[in-house]
Amino acid sequence: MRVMLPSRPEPRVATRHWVALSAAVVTIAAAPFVLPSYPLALLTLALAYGLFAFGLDLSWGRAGVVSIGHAAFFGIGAYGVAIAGHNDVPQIVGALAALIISALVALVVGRIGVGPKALASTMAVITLALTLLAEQGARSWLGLTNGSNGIFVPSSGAVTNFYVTGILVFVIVVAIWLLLLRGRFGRRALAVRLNEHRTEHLGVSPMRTKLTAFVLSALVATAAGAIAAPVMGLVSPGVLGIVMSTQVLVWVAVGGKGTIFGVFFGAGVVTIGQQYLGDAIGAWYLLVLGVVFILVVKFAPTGLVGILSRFLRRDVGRAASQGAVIGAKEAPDVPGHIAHKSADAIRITDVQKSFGSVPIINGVDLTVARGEIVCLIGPNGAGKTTLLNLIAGDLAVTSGRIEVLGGDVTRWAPHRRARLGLGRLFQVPSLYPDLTPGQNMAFARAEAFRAVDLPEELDRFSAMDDVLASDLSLADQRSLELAMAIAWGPEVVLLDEPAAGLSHEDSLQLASLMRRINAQLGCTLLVVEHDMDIVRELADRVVVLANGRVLTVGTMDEVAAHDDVRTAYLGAV
Ligand SMILES: Nc1ncnc2c1ncn2[C@@H]1O[C@H](COP(=O)(O)OP(=O)(O)OP(=O)(O)O)[C@@H](O)[C@H]1O
Repeated sequence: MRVMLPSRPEPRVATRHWVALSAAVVTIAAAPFVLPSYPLALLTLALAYGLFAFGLDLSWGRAGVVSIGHAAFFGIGAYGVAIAGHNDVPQIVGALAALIISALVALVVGRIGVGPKALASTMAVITLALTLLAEQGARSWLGLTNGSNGIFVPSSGAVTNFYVTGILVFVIVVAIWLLLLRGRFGRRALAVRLNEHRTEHLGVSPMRTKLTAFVLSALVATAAGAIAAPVMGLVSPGVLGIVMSTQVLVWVAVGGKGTIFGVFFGAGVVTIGQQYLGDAIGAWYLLVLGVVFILVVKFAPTGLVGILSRFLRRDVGRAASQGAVIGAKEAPDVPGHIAHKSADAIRITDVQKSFGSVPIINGVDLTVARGEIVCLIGPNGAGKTTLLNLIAGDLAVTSGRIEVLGGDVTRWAPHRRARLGLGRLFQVPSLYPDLTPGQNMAFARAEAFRAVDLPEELDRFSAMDDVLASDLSLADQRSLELAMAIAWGPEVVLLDEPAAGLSHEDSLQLASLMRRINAQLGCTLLVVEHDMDIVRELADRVVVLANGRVLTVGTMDEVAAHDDVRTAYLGAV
């Protein structure tokens, strides 16, 4: 099925990039003809460092995956070329071998660092361990690396050759990146960095996106190391180590994460600064570097280029989109949820959930038919939100079975469940707060699998590009979350207290809107709600949950008349 693509013009970031890139290429193409060997070698080294910083930024600046030990990959590239040269093997063979090794290491490290069981800090810790291990390994493996003495890289040609190779690799890498940035990958990396949870519930795997970013980033760092090795002349364990890893973090942070020119600018400014500072204050420059890093992270998290661009750009959404095209240009992925034949949208069988030894959901059986609106009510702490989390995959069941649209999803990750056509709204609206409402909508539509004609009160957000989503009122943020979820084209939507914080009148309007969404778009709705007027207005059936068990199921009047319900819940209303 075709997706209605947003017609809103995208920021013309690519044109600017291409023009600036061409100007830069022309300028540096003239360098070999005007510069003597030494400055040309320095320029090549600066280019390699810039590329190294750019590599780290692919992971950290774009997908939010911080690597504390990226020099390990830079060093693998440098050692690959050095070891090959030392053993009379063509350096290009050493570079290619290094790329393969780096890809494998990055896959393993990345899988652990951003895998399902990873904490936010796991990646930082494991990459720190990697750089420490790599440096120590290079010191100890005398036969291969010549230990702390390092390996002299035999000079295989004039400096001009290194320079031209560096420029070629640089142009290829940046061109590939610009193409990726403006496609599906760039859009998803941005979305994952801005709100991983929301992105997951729009059917995108955060792990796959982050892992791809990390492996690409490792490959670029390796290529940078391979370019740098012949110019450095001596490759020693320091190139893999923690000091080098820290320096590249500073380059990226000072220049500005997520901006191509920022990272090259940062690499240039800090490298040149280091030359002068290093001469003047010796090893103390590392201390200065550390202080600069802390100050930048604390007071200027967008770096120098981020500060500049805030003054230059008036379009509020452009800064956050970082050149990514948020509306899809490519044909959409079409998940297979349309093919499901089950008459049930949701079927839960004997589901139990305990937190530690405390049982919260105690053997729930529940069926929601396709096209139904079911309201889930119950006293505070009954387990309603927990049940929605179990259905959506945010929590794993302790035992039991969950089916969505006929598929057994009990062990599935949230993004796989979403791709069956399962939408999710949260008690606290989950949006891309740094993007405009129009960009939020464009992202949901870019990931959609069917075209949806939204009701006017929801479609108004599509053209709202003069504020950020975070600036909207709570009521509008709730509506925007609903608009995104529906524009995405789900068959089943889980809503957690959608009317919380709304006035009585607004709540009833919301109930009427949800009825229309159900009738006109055929969406099945499972709604957790406390407001009994809304429940009465909305529900085809009401399920009452108390102490993690289904107490009764029926119409609002039936459950209201039920003695146990009156005792457990309604009696208190
Ligand atoms: N991650 C968790 N770890 C430990 N206990 C939890 C966790 N999540 C929920 N609980 C507990 O499970 C119980 C049910 O919580 P839940 O949020 O599902 O209730 P609810 O019916 O949605 O309540 P409310 O109407 O107040 O939102 C509560 O006692 C809560 O403290």
